[in-house]
Amino acid sequence: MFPPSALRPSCLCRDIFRTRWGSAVATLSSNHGLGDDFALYLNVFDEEEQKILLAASLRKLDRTEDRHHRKRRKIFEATRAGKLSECLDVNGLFLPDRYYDFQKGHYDGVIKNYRETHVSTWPEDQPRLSELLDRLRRFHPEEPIQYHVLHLASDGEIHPHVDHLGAFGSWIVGVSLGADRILRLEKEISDRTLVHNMILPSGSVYVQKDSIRYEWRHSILHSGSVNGDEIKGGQRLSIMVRNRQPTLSS
Ligand SMILES: O=C(O)CCC(=O)C(=O)O
Ligand SMILES: [Fe+2]
Repeated sequence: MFPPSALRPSCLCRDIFRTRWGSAVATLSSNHGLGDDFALYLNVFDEEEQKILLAASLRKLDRTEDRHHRKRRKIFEATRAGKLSECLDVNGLFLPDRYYDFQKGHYDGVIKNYRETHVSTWPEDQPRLSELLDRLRRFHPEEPIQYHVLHLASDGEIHPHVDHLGAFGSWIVGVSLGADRILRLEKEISDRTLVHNMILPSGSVYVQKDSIRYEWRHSILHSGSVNGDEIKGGQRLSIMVRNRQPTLSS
């Protein structure tokens, strides 16, 4: 059981989330007036845990790149002072942008300056990783899932979209690691657009399902401000968990 005492509740905390989506997994920070189909949980993973998740995700991504980039990174890592494991701050695990082979644009133009990969198996040499993935599982129903790791460059961003309707089911869970970025949810009603902006701090988890997943577009902004807090880009990696679209049986 995830001990509530391990959480550092934000001033927005008001409840413990107890639904079929998980029991007492974390403090519900806010649903931003979006009803039960959206929730953002702060401080689900502490700094040490964020580093474990981020290091494992970066390793999966690094393996997808060509020898040239891998070699350049190895030389840089060998010459930089201190070991990665000694970085105090989770952001210290990212190398400068030029050491990654970020893609300029997604095939449909939605994502800009990013690397991504699907993850079917996680590294097994990090003993705490499975405990953290177990914690993440409490945020969604037990169903066949797919992990997707998405690394945005410092100037990367994701334009408004609805996730692929044919490929994925009715919920999406996202872990944010690294730089704070803004999640924007928007929806057209008659002649106006409803917009919700919120900051996704490192170590937080958000859940969008049903009406929010299908009727609202989501985007990750490069910069902006929310309630006076300025966001100015920076590398961010998300671990996205999705359920597969059930195949239609005849
Ligand atoms: O990184 C995120 O939090 C969202 C990613 C996303 O929207 C996507 O991969 O479709
Ligand atoms: Fe998406």
